[in-house]
Amino acid sequence: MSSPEIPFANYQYEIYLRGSMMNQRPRRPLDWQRLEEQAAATLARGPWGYIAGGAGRGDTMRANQAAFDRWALSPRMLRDVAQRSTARTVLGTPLPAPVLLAPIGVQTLAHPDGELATARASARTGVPLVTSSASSFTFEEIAEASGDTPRWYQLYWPKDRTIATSFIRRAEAAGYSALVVTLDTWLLGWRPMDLDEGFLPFLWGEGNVNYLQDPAFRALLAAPPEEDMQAAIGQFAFQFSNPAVTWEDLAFLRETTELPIVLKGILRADDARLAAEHGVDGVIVSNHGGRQVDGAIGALAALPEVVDAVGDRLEVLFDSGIRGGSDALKALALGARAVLLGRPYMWGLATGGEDGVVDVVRSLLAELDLAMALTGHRTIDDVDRSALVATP
Ligand SMILES: Cc1cc2nc3c(=O)[nH]c(=O)nc-3n(C[C@H](O)[C@H](O)[C@H](O)COP(=O)(O)O)c2cc1C
Ligand SMILES: CC(C)CC(=O)C(=O)O
Repeated sequence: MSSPEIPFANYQYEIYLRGSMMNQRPRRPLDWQRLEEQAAATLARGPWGYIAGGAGRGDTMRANQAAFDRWALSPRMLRDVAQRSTARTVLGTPLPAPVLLAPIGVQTLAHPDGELATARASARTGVPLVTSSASSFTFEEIAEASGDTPRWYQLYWPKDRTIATSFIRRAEAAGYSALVVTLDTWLLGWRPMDLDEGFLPFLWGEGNVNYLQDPAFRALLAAPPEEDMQAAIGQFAFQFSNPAVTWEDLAFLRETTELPIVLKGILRADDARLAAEHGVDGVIVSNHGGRQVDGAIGALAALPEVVDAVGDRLEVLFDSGIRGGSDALKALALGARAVLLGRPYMWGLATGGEDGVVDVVRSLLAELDLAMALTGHRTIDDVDRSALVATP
């Protein structure tokens, strides 16, 4: 779609032109707060609670927002930003902007086309998606729908290594170019909104398709799922996660694949150093959008110490709380190589399927381009901590 020669910011002129020449308004709010309200009104209580909810009292979710408030952008003037580009190479892959779509499971909760709609939006915008192990379509179907746009694969590391190996091989064969290993969800956080509804969509719902069809998983069953679904789901629930994993186990992943490995859920400098010592290629500073540990550090507050500890050895990415282009720019200024967008693209998916995700992604890219330019930067690589001041 947009190339560096056609700045993403031009999206706003398209919208103004449609409004003034054709009296056409955008299909859904570009104001994300209103979009979120519309998504909440579109979805039933269970799915909405699952997407929106956080752990415990929601303190970590609030801390994520508060951490952005602690930094303000400090714009520079008269720096010729006529020619500019948001492009950046992330883990060896050239991207139109340092932005990816975070792994989100069971997306059919938001829209019947689920991850296929997200993947098509990824194909249309050039912004990669990270496919979750708990996706509601197969890794292969999602890969096909994402076309030529690069894609990454997120592993929820199962107990049985033959299943983990099978998932990795399937991801490699389907053209995923990095392996994201999520570290913060070996156990599900205490999530009152889901508990109040008794709603756990991925175990019994469509989030198990990648297990039920996997040859290594099926080899562990006494009878195929088509004959004994209850036993298959029991085995899936048992296999899904392995809270006993330690740093030493990473050697298995390193030996199993040559894909770059990225650890998701790092919040401390010492863990980041351990990640570097264990031969991974990147980390994602993230607290899972406040869905796991309540009362935890806001993810952005943890970013500088992780960048200072390992930024010269690993690519440090960031998610948890990105709600617009200025948030993305703040994380990039603090040293994130790229950011991952989470819940907001689910609001687009819920309200408009594929087109809804495209609109959310285009508005983020436009706002990031504008934030970069209006603060006096021509490229993302020009952006550093001097773009920020701490707020009193
Ligand atoms: C509904 C939902 C499902 C998620 N599923 C996954 C998942 O399957 N794997 C994973 O690593 N992270 C998952 N996450 C976490 C996201 O990847 C990301 O860390 C989080 O959404 C960032 O917070 P934010 O959305 O508030 O910005 C999920 C998040 C949400 C909201
Ligand atoms: C446990 C998963 C299947 C999904 C997830 O990561 C989440 O709900 O936060």
